[in-house]
Amino acid sequence: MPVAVEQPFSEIPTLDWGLISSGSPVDREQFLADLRHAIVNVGFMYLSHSPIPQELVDQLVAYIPDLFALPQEEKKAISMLNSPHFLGYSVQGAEFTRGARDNREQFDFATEYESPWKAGDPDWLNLWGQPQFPPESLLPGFRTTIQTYLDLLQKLGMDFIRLFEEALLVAPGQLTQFYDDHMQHRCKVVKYPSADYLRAEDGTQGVGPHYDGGFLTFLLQASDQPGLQVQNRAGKWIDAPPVRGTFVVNIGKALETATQKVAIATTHRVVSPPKGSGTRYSVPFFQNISLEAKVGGAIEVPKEILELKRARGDEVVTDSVNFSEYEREVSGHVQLIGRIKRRRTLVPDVVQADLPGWRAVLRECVLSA
Ligand SMILES: O=C(O)CCC(=O)C(=O)O
Ligand SMILES: [Fe+2]
Repeated sequence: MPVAVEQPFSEIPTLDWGLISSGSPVDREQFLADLRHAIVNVGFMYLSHSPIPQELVDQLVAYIPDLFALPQEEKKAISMLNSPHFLGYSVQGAEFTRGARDNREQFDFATEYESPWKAGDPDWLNLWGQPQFPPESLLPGFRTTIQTYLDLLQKLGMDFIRLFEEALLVAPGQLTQFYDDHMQHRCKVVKYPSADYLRAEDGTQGVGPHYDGGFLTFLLQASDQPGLQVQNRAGKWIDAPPVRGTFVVNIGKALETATQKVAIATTHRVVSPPKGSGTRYSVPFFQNISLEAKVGGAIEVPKEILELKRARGDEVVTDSVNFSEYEREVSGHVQLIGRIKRRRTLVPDVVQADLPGWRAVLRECVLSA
């Protein structure tokens, strides 16, 4: 099983989706070999020639400055504070990673979904629900554009997961079993202000070192400003600058757990743009798995693939908090805890607003803090 072992990695590999869309079996094998390397040794990859039309991406990117330029009262009207599903607008500095403030302003959007949650259900069942969008009159066409974008990424994500099954030699359906027929996937639209707009005490953390939680993240770097960095196994930060026409795809903790750590989730962070360098924008899309999925020990990984993991080794230097809850808890529970831990400032509001759900989880978080 040929896998280029370059440890620790010093650059992010690029996968060419053209090798899939060409329909040639030889190209497909090449793609799968590249994918296997990226999965086992890096956990991050650029994807070029994706099936997402560049015009749609450009259309979405063009909306972003106008989205953030909406009057503050319009942004507040769709605040995440109104949402038991953690969807909507968050002011600059509302989230924390490893106890330090993230310097970013953001909107959490998602595909349409009606929450089935009712009193007595587990809190995490309320994690998916109605997204909040700005009124059509203020940003005509934005909602349709982002929903079209989310739908296409949802499809690309599923195609990708099927290719993961092929690359890891597991039977078809072994990874797709973790999806419901009707899912909610989400994205953020993020603004990282440059240091010109930050106070000295804010620091330069755009978002602190972390793992992503779910299966796959598809990140669109929506401006020319660099800042994304990926941590290799030796603890060194490797730059992942924007490359037009590509997505950055990375593996989340749930997929790492489901594959017995053959696929690795890799720590990453964003450093705020330095003074004078302009605002950085990005749109990460987070591919969810079923809230009820339990991924720990659920699939059989063939010996020859486990051998690749053994050759790679398990030693890793990381600045992230390692969350191991996926081994035993359902995905919804793990995600809910992650959400609440990031949202310190939300907690008093939540208690005040008495939003449905999450009381038990809040208590658990406060007790474990
Ligand atoms: O904005 C970026 O480039 C990365 C954001 C990220 O890692 C996240 O939101 O999980
Ligand atoms: Fe991330």
